Amino acid sequence: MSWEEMFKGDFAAEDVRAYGTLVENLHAVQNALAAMPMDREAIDGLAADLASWRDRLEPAVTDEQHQVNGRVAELPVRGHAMLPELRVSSRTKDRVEGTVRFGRWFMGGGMAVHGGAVSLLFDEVLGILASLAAGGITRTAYLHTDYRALTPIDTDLEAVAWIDRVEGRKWFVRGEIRHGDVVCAEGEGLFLRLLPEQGLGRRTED
Ligand SMILES: CCCCCCCCCCCC(=O)SCCNC(=O)CCNC(=O)[C@H](O)C(C)(C)COP(=O)(O)OP(=O)(O)OC[C@H]1O[C@@H](n2cnc3c(N)ncnc32)[C@H](O)[C@@H]1OP(=O)(O)O
Repeated sequence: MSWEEMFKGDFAAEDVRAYGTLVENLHAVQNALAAMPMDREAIDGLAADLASWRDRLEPAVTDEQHQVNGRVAELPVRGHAMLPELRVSSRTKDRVEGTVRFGRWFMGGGMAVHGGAVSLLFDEVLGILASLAAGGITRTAYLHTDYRALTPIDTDLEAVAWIDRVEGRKWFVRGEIRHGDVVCAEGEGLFLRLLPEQGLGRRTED
């Protein structure tokens, strides 16, 4: 599989829209679940419903080359249901900008985003820029996050990334997550452009 194929499946426009709706509904369920009170009747009912989802999905499990999740280039974050929905507003080889809104699902405490989810967002936004700048697939070698202020949930945040410097295959990328004038978090990552012998898109070794 080429790296373009890894991140971009060849899906019909109406199927793309349908998958976007599925992910949107899933995220709404996650956010509502994360905010639900103790309610045994609701819990038992939802558990049974989810078991039927599992029974429907598990027999159809396919390999990475044929999965939809994370390969729908037309959707935010390629339709990757695990990721916070970053909406990229501009992207060049020097800079990526976008907005993101973390729902209740991503709350750590105090109505603020879990620190791991902040790092997750940095891996994505810095990683998009590294791949664009390097013109091919990159892997995160390290990712450093400085938490400057609590990152609020349920509000629009700005996410930006820019290239700090390049040394051969090494792309040093920086970024910020901002709420208005407040810098909530700063990220810095090193991304390595993969060598041809490292495989195109083979991200994990068997
Ligand atoms: C358009 C949208 C598309 C879509 C865009 C999608 C965006 C999604 C982004 C998600 C990205 C990920 O999460 S990727 C998944 C998380 N990352 C991983 O699992 C990576 C696991 N690690 C590895 O695979 C490997 O260690 C690599 C590839 C990172 C590096 O291995 P390598 O290629 O063999 O390189 P190696 O020879 O070790 O090192 C090369 C140079 O880098 C330096 N180096 C290597 N690692 C480090 C390190 N941690 N800290 C400092 N320096 C390091 C070495 O000192 C050396 O420097 P010098 O002596 O040359 O100066």
